[in-house]
Amino acid sequence: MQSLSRTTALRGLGRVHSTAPCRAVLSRTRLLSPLNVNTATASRASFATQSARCYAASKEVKFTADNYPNVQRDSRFSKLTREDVDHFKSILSSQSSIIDAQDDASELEGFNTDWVRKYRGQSQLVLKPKSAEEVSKILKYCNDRNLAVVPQGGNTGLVGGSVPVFDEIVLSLSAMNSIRSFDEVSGVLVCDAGVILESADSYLRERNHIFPLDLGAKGSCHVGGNVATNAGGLRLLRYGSLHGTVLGVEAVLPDGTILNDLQTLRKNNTGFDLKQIFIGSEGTVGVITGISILCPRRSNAVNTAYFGLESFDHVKRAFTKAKKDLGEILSAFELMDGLTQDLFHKTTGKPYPLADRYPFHVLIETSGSNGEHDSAKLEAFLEEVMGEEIVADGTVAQDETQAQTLWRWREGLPEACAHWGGTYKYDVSIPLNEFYTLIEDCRKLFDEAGLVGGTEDDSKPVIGVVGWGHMGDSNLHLNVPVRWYDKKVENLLEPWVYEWIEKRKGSISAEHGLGFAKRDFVQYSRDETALGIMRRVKNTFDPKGIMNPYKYIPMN
Ligand SMILES: O=C(O)CC[C@@H](O)C(=O)O
Ligand SMILES: [Zn+2]
Repeated sequence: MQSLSRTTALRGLGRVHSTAPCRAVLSRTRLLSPLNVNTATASRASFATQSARCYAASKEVKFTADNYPNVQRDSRFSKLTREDVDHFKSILSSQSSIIDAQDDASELEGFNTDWVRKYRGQSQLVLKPKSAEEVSKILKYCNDRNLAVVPQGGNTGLVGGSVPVFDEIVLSLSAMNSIRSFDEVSGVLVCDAGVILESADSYLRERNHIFPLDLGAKGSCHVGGNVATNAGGLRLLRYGSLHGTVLGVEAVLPDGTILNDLQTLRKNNTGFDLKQIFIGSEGTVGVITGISILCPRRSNAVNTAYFGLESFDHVKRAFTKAKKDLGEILSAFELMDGLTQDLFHKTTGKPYPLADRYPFHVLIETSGSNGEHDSAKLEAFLEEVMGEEIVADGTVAQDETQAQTLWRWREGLPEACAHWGGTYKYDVSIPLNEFYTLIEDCRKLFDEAGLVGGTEDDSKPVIGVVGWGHMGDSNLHLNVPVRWYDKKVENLLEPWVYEWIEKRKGSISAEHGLGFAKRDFVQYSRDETALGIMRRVKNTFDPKGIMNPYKYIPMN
């Protein structure tokens, strides 16, 4: 990163021109065969299951059933027997498709533990079916036997939604990882649910398209999990949500019915749009086994810039101007406060991208098809925001490597926060005029309570109160990194955060979903009528309640 152009690079018009933005930030290309794409090792595992295992091994975190104080195991569910395990063995085509606690309990650790190390279940069995038919046989059996199931993708979720609460069987989609088809004319990709997001994106990039979703966990998360949780990510501002880009799903219902709704049409006005029930359903109504998705053409001119700003007011002015001046080529506008950058700096040892550290930093990306046009637009924008002193300092990536380095200062934040032990996470939507006030108010709360020790004082649980997010989508990530999970901290945050959000008519979950963490708070964003309808939908698909129980919405 030493080679990055530094602070003075954008000061004064001449220098802005002399640091014309890079032509293109191209793909992290890798040659992948069209089938079993995950066999090409995903390059990054930002918050991979593997990292969760590492963290769990290196830090002592006290997981017990106390992590789920408000729930009891549902007595309607049967306990797993050896006959059940034998039956699953007879259903599945390969012996490697079963991880049985009787054989090796330690193998189950990564499937039972969530990425933030806050939730841990006690599943005794992981099943890895290879086809929708195998999923169907498993679910039909579980439904008949009243065995509860938690579907799991890459296990990168942040709300405890993809790990068991008690002894639910883990149904992992990791062995379903083939690309089924790609049509270069329409840009429609059809693939298995267990394809890793980065693998899908690399496959598409070789064909001049991209996956319309990008997020820090791309090296581990599965596209099926992305759809099941309606993941948002870094470029929703440009490509829209999965509710718009997903064209169809293949899903298996709890009674074993296979819904083949893998449409590749953009327009199909023939009744209820069934795929929408599964998008964002978090495994509560069935298991998504395949998706079809509309993938945009890859932009051949991508620019990445990183700014320092003195106040949130300056950030708002920069955002308004970026939308106005950059218009349709603006593909990301990401906010990181000063403390986030300090934590990233401290945990990685990397030098700050700018000579000074500012109270706020913003990462802007443009993606377009005409390099000269985009560079000219970005230069004009830079001249104005520097000239009007909206931006205090900044740098523009000159090549793909520099762009990736700048993105690390943004994408590496979940890991930087988890570094000391754990982190309390709140993923919220807030109208932009009060966007950052949540962080300021939360800091006051913690300062008054005397619980903050910073990175040095290890007698106190809290490292600090930090904020970052997809400002372009009004989506803020409030994080309270801690040395240990502590009830005093949690009681200060909840329901305070949710009440704060409700008063501003925001949403208590912008993109991470409800999972276990928010199921008891959903009423702060949805009223009783809406919740009643959701319960009816759930009961229609899953009358025995075996799919991902204890999560999402309270059922009574
Ligand atoms: O860790 C978080 O709080 C947010 C994770 C992810 O949604 C991000 O945008 O970095
Ligand atoms: Zn996010």
